Amino acid sequence: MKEPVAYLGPVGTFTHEAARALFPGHDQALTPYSSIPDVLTAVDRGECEYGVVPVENAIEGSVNLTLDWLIHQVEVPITAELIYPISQYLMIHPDQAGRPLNSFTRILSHPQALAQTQMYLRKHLPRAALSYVESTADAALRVQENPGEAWVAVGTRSAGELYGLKIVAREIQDVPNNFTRFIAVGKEISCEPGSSWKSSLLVSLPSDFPGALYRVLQSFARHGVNLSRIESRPTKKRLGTYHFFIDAETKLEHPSMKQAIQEVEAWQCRIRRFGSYPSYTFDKINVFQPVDNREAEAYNQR
Ligand SMILES: O=C(O)C(=O)Cc1ccccc1
Repeated sequence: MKEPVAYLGPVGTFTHEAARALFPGHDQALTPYSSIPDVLTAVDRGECEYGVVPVENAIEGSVNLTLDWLIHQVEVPITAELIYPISQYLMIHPDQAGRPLNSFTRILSHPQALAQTQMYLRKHLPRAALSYVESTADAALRVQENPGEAWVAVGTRSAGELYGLKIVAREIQDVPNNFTRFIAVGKEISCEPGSSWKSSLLVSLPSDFPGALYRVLQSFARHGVNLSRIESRPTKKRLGTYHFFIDAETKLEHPSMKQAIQEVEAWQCRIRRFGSYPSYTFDKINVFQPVDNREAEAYNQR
């Protein structure tokens, strides 16, 4: 048995798909947890060697729950990232087939999935209430368990199939290029040759002096370190104070990165290193069989 990989479950989440792509051949070892904090805690406590969680979406931005747990609650290194395409499907219980879409009363999903499909949902299900659950597959499971309710779930095609739901619309995200960045945390994982590398850091300013953040950014710029992301998160100590979560396209052990960090630390900033890791994009988009959409389209046109 391979070492366990914790992921945001149950089976059929986007994170499950990302974990399968990051850990091919580990299907038996993939272990569902019911929330992002549970995944990160399992790795932090050593219950699982690896974990996979979402960290950023192209439409909705950061998954703050992931960032805040990485910053405040656990001490786990980031070991890989995967940029994975997201297609959202609208699913109902088969017992509800035939009911017009605009008469469904409740839409269940993960907050990110509901945000990514808000325009579609406002147009097609204007009277339905939104129900936020821990994951898209959790939503599908709840719809399966409540055949008598006029509920819909938004999530993966695989969840629709696993939980025996009827897919009534596909690709309902509001913009076409919907990608999510997932990270693996925990033990180092073997990487494919030729991968591009990234590093993640948390920079905390000593106090709010004029130009503090400018000094930090200037140090990276001066040493030719390209930053690909900077995200501020509240310190949770005082209103208006922040940690800066920074991704760079240079390894931590590279001399230019070391110099930049040294300079930032000389400004009395605290730096926490989350590690350097390979960055993958998922280009085998059709690895999961494409759904036959004719039925769904016909349904939508009624
Ligand atoms: O709920 C899921 O399926 C997840 O893995 C979280 C998520 C939700 C929406 C887009 C990407 C990841």
